[in-house]
Amino acid sequence: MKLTVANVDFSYNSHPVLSDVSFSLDRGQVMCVLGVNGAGKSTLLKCLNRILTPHRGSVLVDGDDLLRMSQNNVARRVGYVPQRHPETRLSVFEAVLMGRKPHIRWSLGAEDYALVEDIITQMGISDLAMRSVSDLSGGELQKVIIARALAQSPAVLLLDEPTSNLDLKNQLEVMELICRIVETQNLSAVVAIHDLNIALRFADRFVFLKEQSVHAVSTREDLDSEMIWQVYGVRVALREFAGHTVVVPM
Ligand SMILES: Nc1ncnc2c1ncn2[C@@H]1O[C@H](COP(=O)(O)OP(=O)(O)OP(=O)(O)O)[C@@H](O)[C@H]1O
Repeated sequence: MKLTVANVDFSYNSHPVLSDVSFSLDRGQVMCVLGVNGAGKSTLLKCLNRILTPHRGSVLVDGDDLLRMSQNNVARRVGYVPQRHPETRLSVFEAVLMGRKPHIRWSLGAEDYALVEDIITQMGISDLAMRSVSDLSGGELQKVIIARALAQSPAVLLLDEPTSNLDLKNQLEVMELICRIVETQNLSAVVAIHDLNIALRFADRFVFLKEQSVHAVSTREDLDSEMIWQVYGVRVALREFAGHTVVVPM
């Protein structure tokens, strides 16, 4: 029961961005994708839900290859929270309900409404349900977009920089919510992120991208300062503080 990415290659025209990318992730785990600007983090997430189609390789969810499925079936398996959100005048409830689209044949059923209500409650956004999405703050909007992805009932959740533009309280709140949902719903989450301290605090595993390839895959325990130097070119110290490992640039 897991996400298995094997030998994925992707180029934009003749510009190669991903080469032979492989890693796997169990259900119930959060993986952060790390690397410098332009390393290919967003491109990788888009290859994992077929917004972009890899030129080679496979992306298996619980053994089924996403690259051979219809877009609708991909959307039943993979929820995606992009970096930028399109403008919409929908209410929060309607926007989250849109996440049910891949599962609907003719019309919405009572179970779709019940599931959406449940997700809105879990995400702590019930008070916003009737508000227009266009009037929300960045933190509120991020929770709504995550709720919409969860309404797809996915096995895998992809999040592209979910904490950028959020204040410290919302960064922690959104990451805690993601981890709680991954655990309670037994999903896998792949999170592209720049903030190493947030990554270290919340992720179980890390993929470091460098020069189109996977430079290293590590757990929290075996991540070391040398890896960070090799990927970011910055000397750091890893220190234990208040029960967390923190990265301190030197
Ligand atoms: N639509 C596109 N067409 C052509 N090249 C692209 C396109 N999107 C991204 N690229 C290029 O692909 C490379 C990887 O970009 P990508 O956005 O995946 O990196 P990233 O690691 O997510 O970057 P950042 O951390 O800055 O968000 C970059 O060189 C970028 O310029």
